[in-house]
Amino acid sequence: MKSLVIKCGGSTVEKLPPSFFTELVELKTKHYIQPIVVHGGGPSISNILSTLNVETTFVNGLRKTTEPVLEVVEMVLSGSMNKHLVRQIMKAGGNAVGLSGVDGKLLVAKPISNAEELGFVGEIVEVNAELLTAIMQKGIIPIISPVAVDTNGQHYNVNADLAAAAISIAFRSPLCMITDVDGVQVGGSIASSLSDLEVYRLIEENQITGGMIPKVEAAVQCLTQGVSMVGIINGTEYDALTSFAINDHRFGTSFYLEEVMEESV
Ligand SMILES: Nc1ncnc2c1ncn2[C@@H]1O[C@H](COP(=O)(O)OP(=O)(O)O)[C@@H](O)[C@H]1O
Ligand SMILES: CC(=O)N[C@@H](CCC(=O)OP(=O)(O)O)C(=O)O
Repeated sequence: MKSLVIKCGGSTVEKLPPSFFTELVELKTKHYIQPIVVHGGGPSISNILSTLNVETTFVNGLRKTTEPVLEVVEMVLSGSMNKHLVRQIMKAGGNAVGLSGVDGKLLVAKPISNAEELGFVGEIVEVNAELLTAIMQKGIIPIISPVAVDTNGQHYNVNADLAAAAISIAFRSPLCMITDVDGVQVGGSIASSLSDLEVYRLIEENQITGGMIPKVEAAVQCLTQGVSMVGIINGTEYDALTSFAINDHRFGTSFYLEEVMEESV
């Protein structure tokens, strides 16, 4: 069965309508596409940190993660967010197992290259695809929170878009990022498609900022590593998920690699 990695952003997880989860479950039952769900939870983490009076800052869309911040990240992502999604899938008639990247060494990480600045933020080096395959073979939808572990048992906070990209690359399966906007906005309207080169230019020009940066970076990572289809859609839009899965490109922004034409000498 073909698989599809669906990344649910924290901006929208709790706003997704029941119809979204029905579409998700029907991917499997009607379209024979196996969903693998990865989720974020950025706004909830920030809310709890602010209640606890712990300051939180971001560098290019990634959260600086000290030890107390990591504790809250793990509590929110692997706890309430993860179980919320498990329940929603069950209400829609599907069966789901929630697990974090730490469980079964599902996501093995190393410190990100600028760890002096970001703290316990990780970069995925290995995905336990066998574990996910075993869960899916039982007819169960995996719901994954992006907390990862290294070989010494240290935990890391991983941006959910980048965790989803790593899983998508491991399975060579398309990636659909669900967020609270209709796609990538460029000059007042939503771009229906963007190339890797356009993405880099838009970041330079500050037209793509904040949480949209890891999303477009995840998209380019996937495409350069053999994933054929990556998109960003609004999860509250009826039919957008199904439309992406069956490749009719009616919603959101999709991405492609621009051919670099060699200059003839
Ligand atoms: N060019 C852009 N087009 C659309 N959204 C953008 C753009 N640049 C920055 N953003 C911001 O990125 C946000 C989505 O990222 P984020 O809040 O991290 O979402 P999620 O929690 O779904 O991962 C949008 O709500 C918007 O505020
Ligand atoms: C390193 C890093 O930034 N981790 C993210 C993990 C959650 C996430 O990615 O949530 P969204 O999908 O809502 O953005 C964070 O701490 O917010």
